[in-house]
Amino acid sequence: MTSTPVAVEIRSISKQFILRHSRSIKEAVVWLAQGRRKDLSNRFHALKDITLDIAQGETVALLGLNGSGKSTLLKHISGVMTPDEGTVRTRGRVAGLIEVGAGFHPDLSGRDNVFLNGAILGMTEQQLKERFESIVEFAEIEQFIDTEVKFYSSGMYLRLAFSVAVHSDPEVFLVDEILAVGDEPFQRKCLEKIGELVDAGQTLVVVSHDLELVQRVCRRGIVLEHGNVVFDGDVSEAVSVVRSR
Ligand SMILES: Nc1ncnc2c1ncn2[C@@H]1O[C@H](COP(=O)(O)OP(=O)(O)OP(=O)(O)O)[C@@H](O)[C@H]1O
Repeated sequence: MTSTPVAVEIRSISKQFILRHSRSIKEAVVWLAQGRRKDLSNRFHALKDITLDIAQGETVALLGLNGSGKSTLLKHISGVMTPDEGTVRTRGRVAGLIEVGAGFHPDLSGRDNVFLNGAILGMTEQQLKERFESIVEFAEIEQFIDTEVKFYSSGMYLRLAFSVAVHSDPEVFLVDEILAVGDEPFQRKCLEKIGELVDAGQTLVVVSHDLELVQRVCRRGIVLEHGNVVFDGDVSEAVSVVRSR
């Protein structure tokens, strides 16, 4: 018997952030007088001891209220953040849309950014040359391809970034809420493209508050609350859990 290979393996990851507070001079003097015993900054756990596997070809939605840790978890899967404890392992090429404009250089043109971003995502120069026209065509920004991207609207950034990412043949595709900045026709086009990737067996991990959309796109739902996984199972049950909070 062969089991489906694991695309993302997350083992006991924790991530803390430091909350800085501005203190009054009086508080600082008391702190010094007490021998600097208490830390003046507060730490809090954005992710607490999370362990999960995502199998190749699975479609997963990360759900939860604002600040529950969804984007932080997605950033750990993409590798832009590393955990304080635990490990994240991914199989194959990971690409996606985490933040609008991430991986783009503002002073370079759209054309140069396709090559820069494509190289970051692991495409060779030859592959980029072959796919360039298709990337620009999908993004529908031919007219602006030689404009510096600092003059792009957020929707134009999204179009180009999404197009480069899907053309990089990722095994694991990550999408944070940012599809929301695309206009309706482009969102529809992105969803169709995501459907094609999924049909081709690619793994999808989505962060979204659009509970109708995630039920259409994903089968599994993971609900986070204060950095903990509180539900992991069928997406419609996960949506009910979120709605009950
Ligand atoms: N780089 C950072 N430095 C400090 N705190 C951070 C950082 N990134 C995230 N946080 C904090 O970690 C917590 C979880 O944030 P995260 O963005 O993962 O939440 P989320 O579930 O995606 O929320 P939302 O639905 O609002 O997008 C929040 O309290 C946030 O302020």
